[in-house]
Amino acid sequence: MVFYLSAICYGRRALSLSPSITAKALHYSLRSKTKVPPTPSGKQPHNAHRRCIFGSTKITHHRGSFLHDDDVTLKPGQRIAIVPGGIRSKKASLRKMKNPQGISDRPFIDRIQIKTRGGSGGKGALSFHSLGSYKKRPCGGHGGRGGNVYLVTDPTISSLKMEKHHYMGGDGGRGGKNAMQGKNGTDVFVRVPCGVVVRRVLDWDEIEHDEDIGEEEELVTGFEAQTSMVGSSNEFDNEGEEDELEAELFEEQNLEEDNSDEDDEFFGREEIEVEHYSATSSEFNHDDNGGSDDENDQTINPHEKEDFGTEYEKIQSMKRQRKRRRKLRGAPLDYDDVVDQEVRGEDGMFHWSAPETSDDNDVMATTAYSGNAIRKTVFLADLDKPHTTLLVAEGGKPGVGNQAYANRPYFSNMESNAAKKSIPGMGETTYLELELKLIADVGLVGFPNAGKSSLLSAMSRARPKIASYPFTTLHPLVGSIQYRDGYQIVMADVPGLIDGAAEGRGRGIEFLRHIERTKALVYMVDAAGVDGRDPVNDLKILGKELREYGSSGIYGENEIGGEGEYEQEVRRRRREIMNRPSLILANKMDLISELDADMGRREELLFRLGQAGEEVGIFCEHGDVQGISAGVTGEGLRGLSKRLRQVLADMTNDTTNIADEYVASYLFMHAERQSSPEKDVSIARRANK
Ligand SMILES: Nc1nc2c(ncn2[C@@H]2O[C@H](COP(=O)(O)OP(=O)(O)OP(=O)(O)O)[C@@H](O)[C@H]2O)c(=O)[nH]1
Ligand SMILES: [Mg+2]
Repeated sequence: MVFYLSAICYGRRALSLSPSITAKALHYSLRSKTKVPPTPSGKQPHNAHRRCIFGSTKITHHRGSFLHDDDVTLKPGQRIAIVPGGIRSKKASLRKMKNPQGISDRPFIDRIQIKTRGGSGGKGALSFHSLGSYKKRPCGGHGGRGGNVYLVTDPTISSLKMEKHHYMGGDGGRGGKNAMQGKNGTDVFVRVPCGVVVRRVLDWDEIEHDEDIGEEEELVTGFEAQTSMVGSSNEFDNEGEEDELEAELFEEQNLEEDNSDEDDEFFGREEIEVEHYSATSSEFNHDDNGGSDDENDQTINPHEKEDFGTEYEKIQSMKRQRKRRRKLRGAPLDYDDVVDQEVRGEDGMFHWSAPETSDDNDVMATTAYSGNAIRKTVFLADLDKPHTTLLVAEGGKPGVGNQAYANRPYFSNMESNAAKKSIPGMGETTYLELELKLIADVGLVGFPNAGKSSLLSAMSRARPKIASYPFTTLHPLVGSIQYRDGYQIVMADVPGLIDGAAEGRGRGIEFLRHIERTKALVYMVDAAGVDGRDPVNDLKILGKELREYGSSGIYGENEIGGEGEYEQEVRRRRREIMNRPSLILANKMDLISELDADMGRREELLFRLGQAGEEVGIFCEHGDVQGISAGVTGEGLRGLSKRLRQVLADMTNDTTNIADEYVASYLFMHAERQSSPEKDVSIARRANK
C-alpha cells in the first residue's frame, strides 16, 4: 500500500501532536476527524474528511524520520506528503536501518500443531407451496455443503510460521423456500512450505478408548447423539408442530427400520444418528429401568436424563483431569536455556562440546526435544512437491430440503422423515502436527563456528548471521547457489552440532533431521583450530554422530502404525546418510601462516582429514578433501562450486560437461570484491560481525 497523506490547514485551531506519535497513528487520528469546514473557496476538498488538520500545525520530525525530514509549519491550504514514499517503503527503510546487511532474521518454525474444522452443512428447508395447484406441496430447498479445509504447498514460503492455529471452513447456507438451495461453505486453503510432513494427532478418546473407560465412553457418545437430535428439533420452521414431530420421531423408530433402506438409497446417505440413537436409548433405558417393556424403551424419562447427566459430568471431569496431567507431562522446556547450559561453562566462557552436565540436564535436553511428541500421531502425508493439495477436514453434509418428497406418491411419515433429513452434518475436526523437513540438495554439517554460515553467504545470496561465537545460527537456513546457465543447487546451513548431537544434545536431533532429505553432505571443520580444537578429531566426532543418527529410531517412535510406508522410507533415508556423497572442507585456510604453508602443513592436514574420514566411514572421494577460506579470501570456492555440481550430476547420471564458466555466478561477485582492497575490508568486517 502506498499512500501520501496530505495535510490541509484551515483556520487557526491547533492540533497538538504527541511527541510519541507515529505516522500511522497520525493517519488514524486524521481519519477520525469527520467534520470538515468548507475551504475558503466554499468547496469541499476531495476526501477532505480524511486528510484535514485543523489550524496551523507544526509537524516536528522525531524518532528518525517518521514524519518529515525537517520541521514543517503548515500554512492554510498547504499540502505536504507526511510519509514520502508511503508507509510500507518507510517501514522497509527502517528495517534496513536496523539491519543494514539484510541478515536473515525471519522467524523459522519447523514444527507446529494446528486445528482444522470443516464448516457445518446448511440446514434443509421445510416449507410448502401456499398458492395455486401446487398448494401444500413440499418445496424446501437443500442446504449448502460445509467448506473443506485443505493444505497447499507453496514453494515461495520456507517456514511454518502461520497467521493462526485454527482454520475453519465456511458453514453452508440454509436452504430456502421455493426449492432454493443454500450456498456452499467456502473452502479454506492453508499454505504450507514444501517438505511438510503431516500427521494427525490422535484424539484422546482414540488413544485411551479401549483402556479403561470403554463402556462409559459409548454411553457418552450415545447421549450426545440423543441430545443433539432433540435439540435440533427446536429449529424447525413450523414451531407449532415441534412437539408432535418430536414424538413422531421417536415413535417411528420401528417404521424407520422398515423404510430406512429405501430412504438411504433415495438420499444416498447413511442414517448414522438414528441408528445411534435407537441403540443407546434402548441400552440406556434397559440399564436404568431394569428391563422395561419395549414401548417404554422409545421414550425419554426426564429423571433418567438427569441421572445420565451426572454420570456424563463425572466422565467429562475425568477427561479434563487427564488432559491436564498430560499437558504437565509434556510441558515444553525453554530450548535456549538448555543450549546455554550446555555451551556456557562454569568459567563463563563458551565451550564447543558441552561441559560436563549432570544427568538431569541431559534428561532436560531430551525431554525438551521430545516434549512436543507426547501425543500419539498417525502419518497422513508427506507434502514434498509444490502445489500439492491435501484435504484435511471435510465440511459437513448438507441437510436435505423437503422438496425431495415432492414427487413421492405417499405422504405417510413424510414430515418427520423430512425433519430428520433436514438436519445437516457437522464438519470434521482434526488436530494436525506439521513438521517441516528442509528439501535441499546439499547439507552443511560442522561444529559451531566452523564457518558454515560464512560459506552459505559466500556462495549464495542468503544472508545468515555470522559471528565468532558458537550457535550463532539457531535455525536451519537454505540458500540457492546460482549457476550462470540457470542451474541451481539448494544448500542448507544446519546449526552447529556438538558431541552427543545424535542423542539430542544441543537440539542435535532437531537439526539433523533437516539433512535427511539432502542428496550430498558437506562436512566442515575449522582448519586453523581458532578455538583450540583439533580439526581431525572434530571430523571423527561428526562422522560418529551422523552414523549414530542414521541408525537411531525415527522421531516420534510412539506413533501408531510405526511400520508404515512413510516410517520405512524415513529409516531408509537415515540408514543411507553415511552412503551419501560427501565433501570434507577445511575452512579458514587463510589463517595458516605462509611459513606453515611452505612446510607443507596444509597438504598434511588435508591428508589426515581424508584418513579420518575414511576411518569413520564418510563416503568421500580422494579429491574431495579441500581447503577453503569461506569468510575472508574466498579461496577454493570456485572449485568447490564446480565440484558440488559435478557430484550432483553424477548422482543423476547427468553427462553435461560442466564448463568453467558454469561456476556459481555469485562467486564472481565475491571474487570481484576481493580485487578491491577497500571491499576486502568490508567483507572481512562482515564476516567478523
Ligand atoms: N579467518 C577466517 N575466519 C573465518 C572464515 N570463515 C568464517 N570465519 C569466521 O568464523 C566465525 C564463525 O563463522 P560462522 O560462519 O558464523 O560459523 P558457523 O559454522 O555458521 O557457526 P554457528 O552458526 O555457530 O554454527 C566468524 O567470526 C567468521 O568471521 C575464514 O575463511 N577465515
Ligand atoms: Mg552459522
